[in-house]
Amino acid sequence: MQVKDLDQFLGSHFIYTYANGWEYEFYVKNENTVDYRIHSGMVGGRWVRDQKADIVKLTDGVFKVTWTEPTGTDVALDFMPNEKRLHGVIFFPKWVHEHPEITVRYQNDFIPLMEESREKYETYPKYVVPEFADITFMKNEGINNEKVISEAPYPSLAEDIRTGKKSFS
Ligand SMILES: C=Cc1ccc(O)cc1
Repeated sequence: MQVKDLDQFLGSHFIYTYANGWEYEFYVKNENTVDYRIHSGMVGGRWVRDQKADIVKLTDGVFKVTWTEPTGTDVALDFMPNEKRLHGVIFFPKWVHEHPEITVRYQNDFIPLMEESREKYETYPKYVVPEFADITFMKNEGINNEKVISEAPYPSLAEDIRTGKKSFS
């Protein structure tokens, strides 16, 4: 099914691989909230629920999601689900590039640690990562489905979702 309007985009669950090899999983939970898991890359193992974000339709079938995190990382994602593609730009503070392990956890349980770290360590120069990604899984799981992103990433999880071994309805 083609995705044209914002109401069809909300509830979308994606797995995608950036051109640099980093694999991410993303759930558009509702009109201003996203959940995600990072399967591989510089901060592979990190996962986050209930991140507030700005989510808009740019034109038919093209959606922009932007937010700023407790770590000080800023993110801008342009989803083109009908092309199974997206473009992401991640603006990492210097400290996340130098100490990624501090952020590799279930962030929701460690918000004070993120806020302390962003004060303690350096922000600039930022490490900017602009990449296209190929979408390898896409399903609308409905709005506010708390089952979608509800456990830490593990090695077979992305493939288990793609093959249907793991599902969330
Ligand atoms: C830093 C978070 C983040 C989440 C999804 C994505 O595609 C890029 C960055």
